[in-house]
Amino acid sequence: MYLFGASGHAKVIVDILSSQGIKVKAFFDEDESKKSLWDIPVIGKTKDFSNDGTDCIISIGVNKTRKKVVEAIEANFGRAIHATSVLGSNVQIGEGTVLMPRTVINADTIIGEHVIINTSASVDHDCEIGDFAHIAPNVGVCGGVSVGEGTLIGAGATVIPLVNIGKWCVIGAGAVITQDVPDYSVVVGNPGKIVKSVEA
Ligand SMILES: CC(=O)SCCNC(=O)CCNC(=O)[C@H](O)C(C)(C)COP(=O)(O)OP(=O)(O)OC[C@H]1O[C@@H](n2cnc3c(N)ncnc32)[C@H](O)[C@@H]1OP(=O)(O)O
Repeated sequence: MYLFGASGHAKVIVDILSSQGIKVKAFFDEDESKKSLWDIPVIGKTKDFSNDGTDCIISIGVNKTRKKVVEAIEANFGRAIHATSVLGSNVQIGEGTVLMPRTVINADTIIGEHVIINTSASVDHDCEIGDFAHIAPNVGVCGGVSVGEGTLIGAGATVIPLVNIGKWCVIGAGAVITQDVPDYSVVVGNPGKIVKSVEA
């Protein structure tokens, strides 16, 4: 596997992969001062990558940046799914997506491409999580919820059933989302209120 982004987020992905016997051969990172992460070398920037058939994961936590890198390369994308993740019936997990330890994805839920489901988050039945979204640690997404492309649901937030959250939103840590959220909204609090917009 090659990883793009030799960051803290990448460390968790390396751990997941190595627990499954998958070796990370190298990183690509835009920061020239980074020469390695642990014993894994950084061998260049995104522009230096050429597809040799090795699976890749974009190990960058910022959703917009993850999308930019995906759009900049021609690559085969893998997945990193920790052994403690619980997946229900008919769950779909898109390419490039990572499921951190103790995540739960329940029946008939579709997780898009290059999504992060972070530590101990749960996404319940019949949900749809858009590409490049990030469901942060300890989030609880109830049944029948949709989350748009690129949206961050901050740590410990709760989304009640059947709510639709738009694309490129930021849901603050600990928020409780009780109604639909329009695209590009920043929402905080319980009950969640829109406080500003994310620049498109
Ligand atoms: C493994 C990992 O680490 S995964 C990381 C996952 N990331 C997260 O969970 C982070 C989620 N981000 C947040 O909660 C942020 O605080 C945001 C995006 C909601 C707001 O960030 P910013 O735009 O920088 O706003 P800022 O920090 O200036 O706060 C603006 C106001 O909102 C309040 N506020 C900020 N975050 C929250 C929150 N989560 N809940 C309630 N109020 C909040 C601030 O107290 C401040 O209030 P004031 O104007 O009365 O002083």
